[in-house]
Amino acid sequence: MSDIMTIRGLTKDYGTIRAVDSIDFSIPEGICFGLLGPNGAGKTTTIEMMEGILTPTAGQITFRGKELDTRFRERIGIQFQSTALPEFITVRETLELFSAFYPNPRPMDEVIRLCSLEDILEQDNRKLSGGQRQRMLLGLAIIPKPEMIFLDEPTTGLDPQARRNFWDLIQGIKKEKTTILLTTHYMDEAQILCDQIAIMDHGKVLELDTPQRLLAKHFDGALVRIPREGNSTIPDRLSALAHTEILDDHVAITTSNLDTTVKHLLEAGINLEGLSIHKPNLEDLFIKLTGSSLRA
Ligand SMILES: Nc1ncnc2c1ncn2[C@@H]1O[C@H](COP(=O)(O)OP(=O)(O)OP(=O)(O)O)[C@@H](O)[C@H]1O
Repeated sequence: MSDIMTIRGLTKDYGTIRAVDSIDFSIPEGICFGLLGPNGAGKTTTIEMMEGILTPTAGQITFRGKELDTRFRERIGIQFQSTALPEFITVRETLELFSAFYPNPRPMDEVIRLCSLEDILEQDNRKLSGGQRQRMLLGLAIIPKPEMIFLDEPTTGLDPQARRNFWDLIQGIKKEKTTILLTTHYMDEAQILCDQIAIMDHGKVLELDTPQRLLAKHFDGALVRIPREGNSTIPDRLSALAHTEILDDHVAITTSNLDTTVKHLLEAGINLEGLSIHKPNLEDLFIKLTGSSLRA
């Protein structure tokens, strides 16, 4: 699989603020690549440089091995976080209007099918719900038959059902062999949709790999969490069995020997009220890497 996009030493300063701090990664063709991080991590700034909208302070971006040029914009699709839609016209009319901008647009019935727009075609843009609006914006992004699409937090603010519906659409578009760059606050979303993820915070990439490999690298076995209050001293003998970290509001114990770990906690008189045990997920990884949960 060849790389469709590569960034090297990418940096962006806004005055004295370094929003993106010399990051590097490559995106293999045909995958869904997730850029994850809390508010202010630098995701939007990164994606906007990759889209050719923002000029980097330093660094290099290549698309299929070549630096971004004016033709590059014709080969990508962008779904912006907030886009002003023309008012007083319907979804169908909006799709027709946008299709007219391109010499070789995707057939309308394909756009409607891929983005599940059948039910809202005659609806006025002003009357769309959050989920319907996102479906429509995705439709606009795929009209030019892009080789790669950029989705900047497309499900922020949607209810759980609308988010899940949107995930189905993204999976459908991925099957059409379009490369996807997705930014999101939601770790469950990334775990389901993304083949590779980069976790960003404070303008830097903290980790980059497949979700499975990142979890295997950082967690061995189950994750036991106990509230921090009254539990900051963990028995010494646990350290041989488990990896223990004291975080903001809880103590996290990763262990491949659950029975013995819980037994030792009980013997040491640790307060087990509020204890939880689960298989580690990306949310846990994020907390481990940054010391706090996503500030969504
Ligand atoms: N136009 C701007 N001028 C000055 N500072 C900016 C500008 N845009 C972003 N920043 C700052 O750069 C940093 C990164 O912001 P960015 O919007 O890229 O983060 P993000 O990860 O996309 O956050 P969010 O999830 O809230 O969209 C933040 O500290 C932000 O305040």
